[in-house]
Amino acid sequence: MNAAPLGKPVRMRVGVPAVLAFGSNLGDRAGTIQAAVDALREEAGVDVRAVSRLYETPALKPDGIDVEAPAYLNAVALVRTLLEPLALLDAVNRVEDRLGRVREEHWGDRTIDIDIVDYDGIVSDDDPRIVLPHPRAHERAFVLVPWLDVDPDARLAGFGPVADLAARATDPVRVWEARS
Ligand SMILES: Nc1ncnc2c1ncn2[C@@H]1O[C@H](COP(=O)(O)OP(=O)(O)OP(=O)(O)O)[C@@H](O)[C@H]1O
Ligand SMILES: Nc1nc2c(c(=O)[nH]1)N=C(CO)CN2
Repeated sequence: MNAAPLGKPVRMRVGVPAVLAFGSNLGDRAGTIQAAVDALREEAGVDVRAVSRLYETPALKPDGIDVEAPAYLNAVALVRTLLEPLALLDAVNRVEDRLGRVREEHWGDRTIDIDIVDYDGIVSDDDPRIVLPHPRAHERAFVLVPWLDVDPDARLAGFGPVADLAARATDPVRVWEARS
């Protein structure tokens, strides 16, 4: 018999691996990222398997690092999903909307941003709504370093070992310790 014992959650054993990156630099940054992870756990077809530590990172703007802007907290989650890439994007957009994400300025300050860094190693730029892997993940320490936390052997499709990319990335990241 395959049924799970009564009272035990039924975990999704199929689906494909995907990597999600979270960023927040406004409001209760840690609380918002935690709320986003919790909300993703509620999305049908998304099973959150691992979540990195939180990293504090200066805001990267189109012209470089902006030390005047509020610093970000960043984290990465490994998920398995039954959703196709666009349906997964819809799910993360729903979570962003629920948490009050407003899109204004390009790379502007935000309460929450969730990017699909990798979806089953797919490389695709045919669809304007989703580019895989995320087109800037390979150069962002604020994505690569938290990813290594949860998968030290990770590889980024088309780029190779994440550890090598992280060693080359120049934006500063440091583990964030909640102040009590
Ligand atoms: N891999 C991806 N993950 C998330 N969004 C993506 C991806 N590829 C393309 N997009 C598109 O990017 C849009 C978000 O663009 P936006 O200008 O908000 O980017 P950003 O989050 O500010 O910057 P960045 O993409 O550099 O992190 C989404 O509406 C989505 O359609
Ligand atoms: N440090 C940091 N800078 C950013 C981030 C981010 O998550 N962390 N996200 C951006 C656009 O998504 C733009 N700049």
